[in-house]
Amino acid sequence: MSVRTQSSEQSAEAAHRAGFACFVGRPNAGKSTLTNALVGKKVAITSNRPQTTRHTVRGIVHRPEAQLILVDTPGLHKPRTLLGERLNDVVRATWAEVDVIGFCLPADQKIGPGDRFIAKELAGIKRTPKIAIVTKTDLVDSKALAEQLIAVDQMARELGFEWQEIVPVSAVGDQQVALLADLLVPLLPEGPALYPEGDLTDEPEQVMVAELIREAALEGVRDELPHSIAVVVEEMLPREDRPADRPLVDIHANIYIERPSQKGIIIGPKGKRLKDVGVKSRQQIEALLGTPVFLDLHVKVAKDWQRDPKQLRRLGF
Ligand SMILES: Nc1nc2c(ncn2[C@@H]2O[C@H](COP(=O)(O)OP(=O)(O)OP(=O)(O)O)[C@@H](O)[C@H]2O)c(=O)[nH]1
Repeated sequence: MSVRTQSSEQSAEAAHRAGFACFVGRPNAGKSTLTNALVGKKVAITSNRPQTTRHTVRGIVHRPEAQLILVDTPGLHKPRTLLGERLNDVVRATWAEVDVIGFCLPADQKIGPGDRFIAKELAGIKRTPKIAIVTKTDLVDSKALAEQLIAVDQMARELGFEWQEIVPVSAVGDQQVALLADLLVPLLPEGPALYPEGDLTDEPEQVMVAELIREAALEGVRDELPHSIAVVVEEMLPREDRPADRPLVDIHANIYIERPSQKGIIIGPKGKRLKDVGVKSRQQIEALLGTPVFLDLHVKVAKDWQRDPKQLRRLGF
């Protein structure tokens, strides 16, 4: 008996899982809200790109037994041109790379041609497990929900595949969100955590560092630059192999501006302004963190940030 208990404990330890999931679905299906609900307050939502994939990490769910990394993949479109078809090839390739796909369908809307188009594409992704997530269940009564669950099941059958699970959730009402995570985790491959917990969960510190850089970057050019200059700390890690009494923190941050013409303002003649921004904010960051800092700043044009109100909100606008 005790041997069995011990061995089952050991296997529980060995079976740590880590991997990537992506939510797909039509616009407004509730993908972002669900991501936020799953990730909760524990973790930063980031724009970091892991080197292993081409996806943008939206959030990471840390659990003692697993690390679930939620990534964005590009949207799938009805191809009208050769280019459109090639882009869809890219989407399919990225779908095939993740460990599990969650297809979000709102409970309060009948399945439409757009949903069927995505489902048909999913049918062609044979190896990746697919979960159907019926979102916004708080908006419908139980009869309508039951009908939607049946319709979702039926749609897959007609296309020749089966959902690994069909999960009704309400991200807003916090119904079954934890259950969804419970169902996603076993579909991830066994393996150690891919991200150290501290890296991405330490949002307040990273946000404050970003804010100090933004302040320094805006100093003296407030009138020339609109509000929409954003700073994102991409990475903040203690440098390895440093003596305990001489730590150093490496910080890589991007300063985003709206237009290419603003680049010159931030960088200044021969890069002098950017250098000043670095020196000035580094001093303040060192005071905040209490350790010496190596600060690596890059200036990037951020057309996409601007067009995406959600991203901008995330950056504090
Ligand atoms: N009542 C209710 N509303 C929800 C729920 N989840 C999302 N919504 C709302 O549905 C709308 C769309 O949600 P998003 O999470 O932005 O949807 P999305 O799929 O990420 O949308 P895109 O970014 O356009 O692809 C928002 O107004 C949300 O507040 C839910 O569980 N219940």
